[in-house]
Amino acid sequence: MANPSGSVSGKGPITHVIFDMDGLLLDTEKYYTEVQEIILARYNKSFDWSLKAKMMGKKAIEAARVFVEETGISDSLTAEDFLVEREAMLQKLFPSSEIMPGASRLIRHLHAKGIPICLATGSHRRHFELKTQRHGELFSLMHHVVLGDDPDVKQGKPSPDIFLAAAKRFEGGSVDPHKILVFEDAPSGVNAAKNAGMSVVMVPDPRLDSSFHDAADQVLSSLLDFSPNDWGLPPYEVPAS
Ligand SMILES: O=P(O)(O)OC[C@H](O)CO
Ligand SMILES: [Mg+2]
Repeated sequence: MANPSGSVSGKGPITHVIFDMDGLLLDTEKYYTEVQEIILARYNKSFDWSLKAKMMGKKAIEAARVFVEETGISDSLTAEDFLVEREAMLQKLFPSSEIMPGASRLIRHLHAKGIPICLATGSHRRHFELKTQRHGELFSLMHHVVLGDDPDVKQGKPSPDIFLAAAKRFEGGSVDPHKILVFEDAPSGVNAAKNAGMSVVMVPDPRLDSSFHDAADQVLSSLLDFSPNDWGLPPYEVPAS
């Protein structure tokens, strides 16, 4: 369970790490929010964080169904048409994606220490390429990448599919889930990691209701606050600047 002090008892040792992408490594959730606000305004409705919490982390079509059903606009706009409509706007925004604070330092540290790391994102290939086009060198440090349109990902988060697929693709084959630490920002992602039997550090947006924190093993305000030795991982040699 989450511990407000940030310390983690009885966890680890961790040997492998899986990173979520949107809202965790990249500041891209704001783009989805912006576009969804624009679309809902047309129906005189507003987008709020209780709806955001239900959509974030999911595969595009799964999130789209939640969007049109929860807002009551499904008679006017199908999930498929919603995806078509938001696509042009997202394609303009994604190439500007920025790295979240602390993400580069943590990825580079774990890679330098020989800890196998990978990415597991609900994003499909086309969006992944747009979002990471300015960050290729950093993402190349991932041993592998599992995307939302991967054939092994039958169902999006909170299904464990994506994290189990990611665990299988490390060097030497399937890694014991108990030795894997997942970093996530979304309620669906935290639940997917727990459903896969893994430990999870949540770095939620401050606007997300704190009741969603309870499922995580550790909750941090920023990746800058992560202390690798809490999890039996090699410590940073110099404090964050
Ligand atoms: O948070 P991610 O990286 O799994 O991405 C999921 C969607 O693309 C955005 O919520
Ligand atoms: Mg995310």
